[in-house]
Amino acid sequence: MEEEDECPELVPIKEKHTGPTVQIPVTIITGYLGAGKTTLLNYILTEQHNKRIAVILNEFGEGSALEKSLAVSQAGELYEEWLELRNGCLCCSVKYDNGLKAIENLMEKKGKFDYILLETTGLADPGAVASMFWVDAELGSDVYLDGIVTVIDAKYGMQHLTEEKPEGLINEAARQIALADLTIINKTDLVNESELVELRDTVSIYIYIQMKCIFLPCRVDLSQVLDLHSFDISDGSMLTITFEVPGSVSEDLFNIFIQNLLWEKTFKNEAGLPMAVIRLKGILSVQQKQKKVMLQGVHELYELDETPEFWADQEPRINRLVFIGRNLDGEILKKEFISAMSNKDCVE
Ligand SMILES: Nc1nc2c(ncn2[C@@H]2O[C@H](COP(=O)(O)OP(=O)(O)OP(=O)(O)O)[C@@H](O)[C@H]2O)c(=O)[nH]1
Ligand SMILES: [Zn+2]
Repeated sequence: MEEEDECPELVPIKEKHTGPTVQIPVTIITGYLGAGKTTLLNYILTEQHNKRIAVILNEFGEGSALEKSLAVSQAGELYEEWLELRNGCLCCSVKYDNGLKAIENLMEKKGKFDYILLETTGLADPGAVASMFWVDAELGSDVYLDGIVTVIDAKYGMQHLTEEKPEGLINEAARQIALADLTIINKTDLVNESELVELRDTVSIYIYIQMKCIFLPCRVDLSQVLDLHSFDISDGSMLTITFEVPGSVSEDLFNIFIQNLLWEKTFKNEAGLPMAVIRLKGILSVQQKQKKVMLQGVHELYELDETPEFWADQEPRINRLVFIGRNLDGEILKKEFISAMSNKDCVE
């Protein structure tokens, strides 16, 4: 009930000193309209966390006290203005385009925080939000993506998930769950046990790794939500494989290959274990394109972007790919790649 929501107190912003350079984790909180994202945020802020947390809302919603109090005090105007909440936490709203910039500006002005929580709008594709963090990963950004937390409405979640979309449109709810490192089913007080079980079973179809469910309202153990290190690649079971294949690839066939690898988990190593990619990068030579194409990806998310760099006249066209993850086998993956690319239009 909105009326009962407590307004966070707004206090004047104090000047803080900038500390040494430590990378700040960012947790993306996503979920369908009204699922309970702000409720989770408020909960995290009021819990004893001993962290200086910055909250970022990518747009003002209709719903919660947090959003309303901001909307009122800001009159929906300047998006990069920051407000200090209780516990030394900060809050602001940014647009995706200047998200990372806004965070960096803020840290320059206000000193570092320990943690950033980013609430997306209900219809957002969290992949687009997440991608803003990996672009700068190589450039030594001040922030890193810790995890994507998806809040699901126990009462309407099923309806959102199974809703048929017109051709060519993605189901946002399904996408938000597919990309989640952690899913939280909320509003469990509004459904009975069997409805809950049914939703949990359905949700599990969309989760490829690290499926965990915890329930709200309840005491969420913050250690289950924050500092997930979902995108860390420093543990021992991680392998890095690279390969090069000469020729130019069809963009369509490449997309199919990558989706089979990342989403369908079609490719297995010699032990029969599905290859799990956490990070992928590469430079591709794409048919009909004069410029080099860059591949970037994290977990199930990936992007192909044309770079400004042309293939030089004498330069041999080649595809260079790097995959980091578990159960990877370079030889097998290279063979799969070549066979996928030669499906129709040959890699010469
Ligand atoms: N019954 C019930 N209501 C809840 C629960 N959690 C949140 N709500 C209510 O659901 C409504 C939406 O919650 P929010 O936290 O604002 O959801 P949101 O995902 O941030 O919403 P948007 O930002 O507008 O997409 C509010 O009226 C909450 O009070 C719950 O566990 N049970
Ligand atoms: Zn919200």
